[in-house]
Amino acid sequence: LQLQHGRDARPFGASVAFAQPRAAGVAMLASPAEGRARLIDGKAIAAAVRRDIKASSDELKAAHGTTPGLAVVLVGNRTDSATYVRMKKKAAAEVGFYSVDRNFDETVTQEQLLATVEELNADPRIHGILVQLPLPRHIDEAAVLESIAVAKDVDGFSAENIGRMCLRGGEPPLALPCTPAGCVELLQRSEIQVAGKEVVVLGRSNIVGMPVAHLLQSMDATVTVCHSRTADLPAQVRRADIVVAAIGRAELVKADWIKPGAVVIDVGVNSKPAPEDKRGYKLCGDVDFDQVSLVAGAITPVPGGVGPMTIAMLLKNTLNLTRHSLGLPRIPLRRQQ
Ligand SMILES: Nc1nc(=O)c2c([nH]1)NC[C@@H]1CN(c3ccc(C(=O)N[C@@H](CCC(=O)O)C(=O)O)cc3)C=[N+]21
Repeated sequence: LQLQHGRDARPFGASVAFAQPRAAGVAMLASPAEGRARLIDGKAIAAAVRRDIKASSDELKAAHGTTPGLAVVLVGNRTDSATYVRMKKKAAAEVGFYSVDRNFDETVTQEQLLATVEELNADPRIHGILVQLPLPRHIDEAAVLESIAVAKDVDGFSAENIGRMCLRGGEPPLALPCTPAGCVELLQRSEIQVAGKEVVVLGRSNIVGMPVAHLLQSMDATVTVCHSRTADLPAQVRRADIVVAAIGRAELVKADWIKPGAVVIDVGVNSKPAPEDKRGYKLCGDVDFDQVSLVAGAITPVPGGVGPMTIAMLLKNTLNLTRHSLGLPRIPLRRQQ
């Protein structure tokens, strides 16, 4: 199982962050039936990241008189997008950032959006620009994203930042895509080693699957990317020491797809009917959490897993772009393993 990778492969060894440290992870691998997977608490880890960001931002303000500034562009009235944008603005306010929003009707033209991005590109109070996705179909999403100045590309979606992330050596990207960076930060703060591991990523989207695969590969994982045309998805997932599920299908990943002791990172945000809930639905991930947590070694919940980390990484990117604009070195986007 995971131990065949040798000295480095002790995913749960020596963790100080958890109440019951396990002896080098061996007990867990030897008897997966002993209990449930360790819960990777994204909500708590994100709160710790936000505390670090606030301290670092306060220091920057004191030393340089500069307040990090984030602009959020929202088009249309999708309730999910409105919720995410509200959470992002609240998180920015809580760490003391300046933030502005630009809201547009569904009928906005491409020219109007491009003009708004240009105005924000030129605004010295703004260090990060986020255009909430998805955009309406009549808008050329790629053209709008590429119009954001690379120095303000807080999502790390530009060809230049993605290219730098993929290339070995050379300049690192100014920002990493927030959800992939959040997945990595969760693994690192949970002391889960990545080097040498078999990682299977489900999904190849520009915003999650593709960048998270490259990021984990750059950390010396052996990465397989699966997608809608993959022949035998369960068989691929069964090989994985670490599974990253980002396909957008509610509870698709089942317990018998999971190698005992594997780490499961659930990026999915789906809703499922829940008559007992006052909204009539509840959030669920791409993973069948209740069953998979009986087999996995560690797992992220939905909600309370990757989602809060995505927002924490948005703040981290905003802070780093602010530092970059002042000629300061960035706070490391990820610690060395
Ligand atoms: N330009 C752009 N950048 C993005 O980063 C981006 C985007 N567009 N479009 C949509 C996706 C989705 N996304 C989420 C952020 C936070 C949670 C989150 O915090 N979720 C909470 C639950 C929230 C709830 O209760 O609805 C949780 O998982 O605990 C989820 C999803 C960012 N996205």
